[in-house]
Amino acid sequence: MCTWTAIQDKVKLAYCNFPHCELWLQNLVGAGIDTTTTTVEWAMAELLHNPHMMARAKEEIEAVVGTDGTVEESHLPMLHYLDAVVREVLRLHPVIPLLVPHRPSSTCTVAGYKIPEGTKVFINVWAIHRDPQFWEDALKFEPERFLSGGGCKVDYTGNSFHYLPFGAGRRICPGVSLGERMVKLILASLLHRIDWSLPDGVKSDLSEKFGIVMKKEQALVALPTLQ
Ligand code: HEM
Repeated sequence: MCTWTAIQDKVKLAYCNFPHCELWLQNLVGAGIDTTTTTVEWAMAELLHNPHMMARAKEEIEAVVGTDGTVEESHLPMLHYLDAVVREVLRLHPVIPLLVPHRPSSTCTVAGYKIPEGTKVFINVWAIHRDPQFWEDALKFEPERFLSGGGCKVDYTGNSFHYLPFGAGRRICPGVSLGERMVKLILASLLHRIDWSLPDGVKSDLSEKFGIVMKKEQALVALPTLQ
């Protein structure tokens, strides 16, 4: 029989105690939920702010999924515009703007600066993603830059140092593929056969509230209408 005590015993055998595992699971769930939901909220806010992009994303989803079906994971590789929207949302609104603090395990030199071993280092991904040295019209929300022909060939592996929404290196987000898929699946399901609008008198607002996870200053309120 599988009881908590039996699980605890097995876990102890694996040189790890139960509180450790509980914290580890809490971290995993915590790190996975806020990041994913905040990215979806930013995506909806940007699409409501740019109705022609919302229309293009909806058109693509309807062409791939049809009018009757529901969005499935197997549809995602065919949703190229949606993919570009998500990449652009993660560029302009990276949910963990300073990544998590890192410490070099030995003294190193980066771009001429000596970083002593153990120094706490924050990487300002928010600023890197808006740096005009790397991005044309850096402050403009423009998913097209990530479509083929748009000129931006970046992925989520952390190898393009000007695009690091999931971090890089040994401590890169371990939930990259789950997170990416969840965001696209939720977004496509929200857009499929549902029209969205802002409540009467509410203006589109993209102000940010700085934090470990960077959210919208005002939570997004949007009204759904079934097609
Ligand atoms: C859109 C979704 C997500 C984004 C944008 C995101 C982004 C990030 C970033 C930027 C980091 C810090 C990496 C670094 O400092 O180099 C991180 C760490 C982490 N993420 Fe995610 N994440 C997402 C989804 C998820 C999901 C779904 C999970 C798990 C199910 C997850 C689990 C973690 C964990 C455990 C860490 C800490 C890794 C470590 O310190 O070694 N994330 N994430």
